[in-house]
Amino acid sequence: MDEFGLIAALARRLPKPGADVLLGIGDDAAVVRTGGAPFVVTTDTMVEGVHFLETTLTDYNLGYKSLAVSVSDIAAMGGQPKFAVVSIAIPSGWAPERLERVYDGFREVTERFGCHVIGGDVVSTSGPLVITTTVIGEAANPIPRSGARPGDILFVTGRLGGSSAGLQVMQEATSVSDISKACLIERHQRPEPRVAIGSLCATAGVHALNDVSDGLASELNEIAAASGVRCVIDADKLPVLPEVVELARGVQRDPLSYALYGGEDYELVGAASNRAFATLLAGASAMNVPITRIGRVDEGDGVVMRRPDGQMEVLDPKGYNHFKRDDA
Ligand SMILES: Nc1ncnc2c1ncn2[C@@H]1O[C@H](COP(=O)(O)OP(=O)(O)O)[C@@H](O)[C@H]1O
Ligand SMILES: Cc1ncc(C[n+]2csc(CCOP(=O)(O)OP(=O)(O)O)c2C)c(N)n1
Ligand SMILES: [Mg+2]
Ligand SMILES: [Mg+2]
Ligand SMILES: [Mg+2]
Repeated sequence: MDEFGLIAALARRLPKPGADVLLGIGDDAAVVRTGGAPFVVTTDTMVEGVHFLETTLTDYNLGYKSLAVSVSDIAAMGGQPKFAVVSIAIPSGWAPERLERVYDGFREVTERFGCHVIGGDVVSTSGPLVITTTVIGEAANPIPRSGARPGDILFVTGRLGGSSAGLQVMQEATSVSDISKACLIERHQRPEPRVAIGSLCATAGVHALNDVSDGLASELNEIAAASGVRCVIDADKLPVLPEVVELARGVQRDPLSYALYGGEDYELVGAASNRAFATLLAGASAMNVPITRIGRVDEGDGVVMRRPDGQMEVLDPKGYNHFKRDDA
């Protein structure tokens, strides 16, 4: 059973929540309401050996990234992060000074995104370091994965593929220039949660939104499945980071594979009407964040990509999947 099958099987064992849970298991964050405006809640875990190694992430950036990825899920709901709780399992060999660096990384996220750490838990472990971040945010108009409609424009923020390429250049000898290498490593270690763009999506009335943690193919499949639609994208429209193209040339890999299956880019991918897309484009240009139209929503199911020669390729959800690797 893969990760998503496991979650579905476990969720079936739980009672159905009441009307105060507006959106439960199955999106970037849950949407709940206890009287006033809805708020959004999300959690993520980072495990040494799975999500990072001492050689792939500095302690500071471990703090930065572990909180930033949960902030990204709040952004993917069109929400504003407000509070976080952080639980840490610390292996016996870890020096307290290293954890101080981790907290300096949290501090940067708090200062930049207004997400205050209000509590947590700390335990010792004989296993690897584990950090769990839970973030609560406000979302007046939460954006689900399930709202895409036939005729919508599919779009993505920023440039894709940099994170997995950054991991590769840290782990293998490659021919990329030092400057490109530094850029790719930055993309891996310091993802930029798109909070302002997520809010803009909410006010513009974007229909569906997801953040790219497992890879674009996986995230588009989630939108397609949740919305009951087909996503059709154009290969030559995908905004692959130029440094990824440089790396891919050297290692003779399709640059698109980094964008589609690499994951951890933490850009936003969504579906919007023509009108909402125009509002989004205007707002995003003022923020200096590229927004790229990558395709459209059709009736049907699944995700297909049109290659420049006209060939249509089905994109399976084979990005990062715990319990099942992408080459499985
Ligand atoms: N152990 C679990 N128990 C209940 N729900 C879970 C569990 N793990 C994940 N989920 C839910 O499944 C959905 C998908 O999770 P995930 O793929 O981690 O989301 P994302 O990629 O946006 O972080 C989310 O709604 C999440 O809250
Ligand atoms: C040492 C190391 N190996 C592999 C990866 C790649 N990797 C680990 S987890 C992951 C996907 C994202 O993490 P996940 O826990 O699935 O986050 P979520 O989808 O819940 O947001 C990727 C691409 C990495 N970051 N570091
Ligand atoms: Mg997500
Ligand atoms: Mg998650
Ligand atoms: Mg994942």
